[in-house]
Amino acid sequence: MNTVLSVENLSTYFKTDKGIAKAVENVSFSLNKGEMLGLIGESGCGKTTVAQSILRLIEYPGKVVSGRVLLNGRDLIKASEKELSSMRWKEISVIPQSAMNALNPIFTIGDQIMESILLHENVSKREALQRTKTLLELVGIDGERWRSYPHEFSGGMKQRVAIAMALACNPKLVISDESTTGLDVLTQAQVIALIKSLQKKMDLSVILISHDLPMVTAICDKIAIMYAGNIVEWASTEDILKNPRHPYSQALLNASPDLSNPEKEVVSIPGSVPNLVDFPHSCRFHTRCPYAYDKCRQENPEFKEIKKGHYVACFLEEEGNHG
Ligand SMILES: Nc1ncnc2c1ncn2[C@@H]1O[C@H](COP(=O)(O)OP(=O)(O)OP(=O)(O)O)[C@@H](O)[C@H]1O
Repeated sequence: MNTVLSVENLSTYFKTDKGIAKAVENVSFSLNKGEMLGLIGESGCGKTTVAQSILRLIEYPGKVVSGRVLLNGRDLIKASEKELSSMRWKEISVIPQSAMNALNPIFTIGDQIMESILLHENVSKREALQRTKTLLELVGIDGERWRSYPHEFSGGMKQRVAIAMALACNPKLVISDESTTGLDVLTQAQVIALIKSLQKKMDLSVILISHDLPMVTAICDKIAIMYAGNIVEWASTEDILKNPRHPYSQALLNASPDLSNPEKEVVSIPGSVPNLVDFPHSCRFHTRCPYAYDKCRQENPEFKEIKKGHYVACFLEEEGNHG
């Protein structure tokens, strides 16, 4: 397998008035060429912080305090600003949460897509325009609409334009951070289906950040489940669905509706996510875990491979207490 991205022991903290918020702690996962990984978890668990750390977009009061982010073997954490700007768009790009943030209302969408091509590649204006039209067609918009302004498009179409922009310089890795937020359910499904079809067509590696577990299980090859700044389980979608090992993964699956089984009882997870400020060195899920015992309150379990490609951070695995 060809590894495109490898995140190793990444920790990102934020300085706050009340102390240090350990927003991301010791996070590790990797992504192969042509693979789609769903990064999932409750609001505030650190998904966006992981994405921004990978992209080196963390700003004060935040800081990446340790770890490596290897993109095709190059460590982005150590890269210079010059190296980074040559890699952004061409090797790694983002489909943002809201197209409104990506598109400037006073320029045509064609000008904006062309600008990103011209800024990063040595091509003529004519070629950039041709590529812009092809990109628009690729995302299901008539190429001749390159002359339109953002306000002439619906929310779903603007999101398609944002996808076209993210693909403008043929990146190998695309991060989609809740890119369907604010769209109606039908349009969300269309945009997600578009991302999936482009990923297959272009053999892209995609990190899909979401809190929608049924959607992620429907389209991702692998899933990493985050809880309070840690990845607690990372495995193939099949393993996550058939054999979830971490009590939080099990609870999350029980808390999600299953479209293929409408009779399923949906059980919410009792308790709430802990405050990440000066968090003690214990399992972060122990306050909500039905199986927690003394060790879970005193130590944080290591993230370990329990079978090929299936990683879990839970003492129950070590003790062999699991079914
Ligand atoms: N600028 C900041 N200052 C202080 N703490 C921050 C800041 N940004 C993020 N955090 C901390 O990082 C944690 C993770 O936030 P993050 O936005 O990464 O979560 P998320 O899983 O992406 O949430 P959502 O699904 O709501 O977007 C927050 O709970 C908060 O403690």
